[in-house]
Amino acid sequence: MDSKYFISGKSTITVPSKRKIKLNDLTDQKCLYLQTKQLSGCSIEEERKKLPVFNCRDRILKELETNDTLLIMGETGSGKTTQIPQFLLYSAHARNGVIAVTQPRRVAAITIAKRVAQELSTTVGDIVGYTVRFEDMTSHKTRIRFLTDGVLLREAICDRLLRKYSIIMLDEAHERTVNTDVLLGIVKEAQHKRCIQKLPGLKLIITSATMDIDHFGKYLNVRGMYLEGRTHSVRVLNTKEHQADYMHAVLVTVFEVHRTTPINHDILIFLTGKEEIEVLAQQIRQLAKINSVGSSDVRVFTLYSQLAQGKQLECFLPVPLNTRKIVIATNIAETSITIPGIRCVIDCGFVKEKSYSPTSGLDILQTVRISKAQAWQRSGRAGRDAPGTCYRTYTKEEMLSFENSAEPEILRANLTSTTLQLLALGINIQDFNLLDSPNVKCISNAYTTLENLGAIKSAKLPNITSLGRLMSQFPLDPKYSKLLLSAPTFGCMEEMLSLVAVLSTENIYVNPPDKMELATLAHAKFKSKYGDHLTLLNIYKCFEKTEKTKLWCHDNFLNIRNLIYARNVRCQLLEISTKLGLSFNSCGENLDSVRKCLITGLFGNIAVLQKDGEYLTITGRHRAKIHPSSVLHGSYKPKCVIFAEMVLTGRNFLRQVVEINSEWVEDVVPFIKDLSYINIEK
Ligand SMILES: Nc1ncnc2c1ncn2[C@@H]1O[C@H](COP(=O)(O)OP(=O)(O)OP(=O)(O)O)[C@@H](O)[C@H]1O
Repeated sequence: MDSKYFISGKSTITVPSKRKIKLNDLTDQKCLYLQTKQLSGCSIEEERKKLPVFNCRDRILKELETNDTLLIMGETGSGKTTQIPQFLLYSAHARNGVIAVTQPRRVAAITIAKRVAQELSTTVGDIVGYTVRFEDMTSHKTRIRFLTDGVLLREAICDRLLRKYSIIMLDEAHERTVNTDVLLGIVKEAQHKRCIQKLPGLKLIITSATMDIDHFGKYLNVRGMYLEGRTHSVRVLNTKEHQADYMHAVLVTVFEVHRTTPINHDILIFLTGKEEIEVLAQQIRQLAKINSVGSSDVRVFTLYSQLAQGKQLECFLPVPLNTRKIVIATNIAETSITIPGIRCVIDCGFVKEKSYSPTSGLDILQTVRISKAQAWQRSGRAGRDAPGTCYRTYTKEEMLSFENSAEPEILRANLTSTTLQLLALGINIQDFNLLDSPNVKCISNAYTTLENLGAIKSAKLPNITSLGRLMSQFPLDPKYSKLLLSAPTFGCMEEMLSLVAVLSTENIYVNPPDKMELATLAHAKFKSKYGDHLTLLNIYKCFEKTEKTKLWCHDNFLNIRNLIYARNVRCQLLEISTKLGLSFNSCGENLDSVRKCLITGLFGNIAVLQKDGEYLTITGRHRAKIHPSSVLHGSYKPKCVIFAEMVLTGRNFLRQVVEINSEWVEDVVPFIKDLSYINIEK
């Protein structure tokens, strides 16, 4: 494709080899919100007082005196997440314990904690702190603790009554993550038990801008409370016509906005995933050089879950004057967070959603339309600190066919991990009163997997075993906890700790597009002929032996931040393993033990080579190829492999693959009865 994109004429951007999109294809539709005063230029204290929620302080505190549970609905950006915990801080309700505020995503928990600490003129870790998986920024002084819903659920395993807390606020309840849904039931039960046992009370507050308040109200047996007041106006524009290529439509819109709006109006773009985001970031950077507007500059940031945490937080920092910040994100930026400076949102209208297929037993990642609630949340990001505009690259008519809200995760997720956590709490998921009951087949699949992992005695009589209890102590998927618990028997605990830590980390490879060959050459030094897992282990071992890690990572095209993160995760896993009394041993150079041990947890992810060169998976009997990013991609095709994940797109690919001997499978996991087809190629 011709790389010379350019701006031509007054209202048209032409992208050679593609059709033209005119600016007036984007027609002004209607205002979503009433416009109020602009807040910029005020001190933080003045800004806080102007937030709509500020006027509702007394009402909220009064309601809490007579009710143990509050269901609060208020506009996005009205101040629910940042202000309500501060109202509670010095109230009588908070005297007996910490205030917990859950978020579905770690980036939200971290950035909101920073903002609230700033508003209270303190530092994170003092009165205000956060806890996300593998990172705790709290102290004995912490009174308001932002944490992911997963972390709070894990804490409930140690203390089902959540005695540490006086108030629990479950924020962004409309997202309906499995963890928040389960927590609703757990906190309700804790309230009840604390009351019976005459322990200090526990208040529960559920907040959202777009939840189905009737459904929640019925389940909790409370009435909803609406917080009136709106923040800044957001002008919403839809395309006049259907856009077959939304990436193109987004690109055109970016440059039109860049050309026509003041340079301090930053842009937030919603796309579906890492690949799309990186492609668009590259295109914008290249085009910005050619199409510079006056002496202005653009800075492009990306924000998606696989990005290292430090990188994720970069877009929250201010950029120099005369520079426009452009953030390209997945739905990770859809709720809760405020990226300072954003005045324009461009929404592609799609999201990548993970769902579990109960028939095939596999997780599938697919791109689907967002819901109306998600579209509202996305547009809301444009009006956080001033009035803004949201460009939707889909028509108003198209939006009519969107669902009102996304399907609750509990109805489409793999429930193995949640089922085990609940069993550790003494709860059988089948008998637990949830907001929506999960699919029966998903539950029975979860039980079968847990039985095969040795976490429960039988899928028919799901009693947790002592191994299952140990598994629930690790903040990991049960498959990976099992690897750590089996490793001492295989004599490879040191190696498995390192491997599980690296697998819990985002990509450690750096592959700059302009230095691809050099990077491939550097990575080849660590290659294990058996596959990706042992290659990762080689890298981690060398990293630990190296003194000048920064230089070494640079020379070897490896991501130092992610490797340091892996080291930190390893320390924490080691700490838990020590507490559980696991023995530490190393297999040295005999890495066959590591490969054998992998079968104990990942037996569901075995695939066998077929005559035509493709692989057949043991679970779901899918045909797939080895992903090009694997070190096993190429001419040599092992007969039997274990993979970390299967990506189901147009073509199926196995990611992170390692060779195993088919004979080992019967020894290690004899309960897998139907192994006949493993020997097809013999
Ligand atoms: N990190 C931040 N930097 C600057 N301003 C912020 C930050 N976080 C919040 N704010 C300001 O506080 C306002 C209220 O944010 P808050 O997250 O409390 O709203 P909310 O009602 O919880 O929104 P949502 O429903 O979208 O989560 C924002 O609109 C913004 O003006």
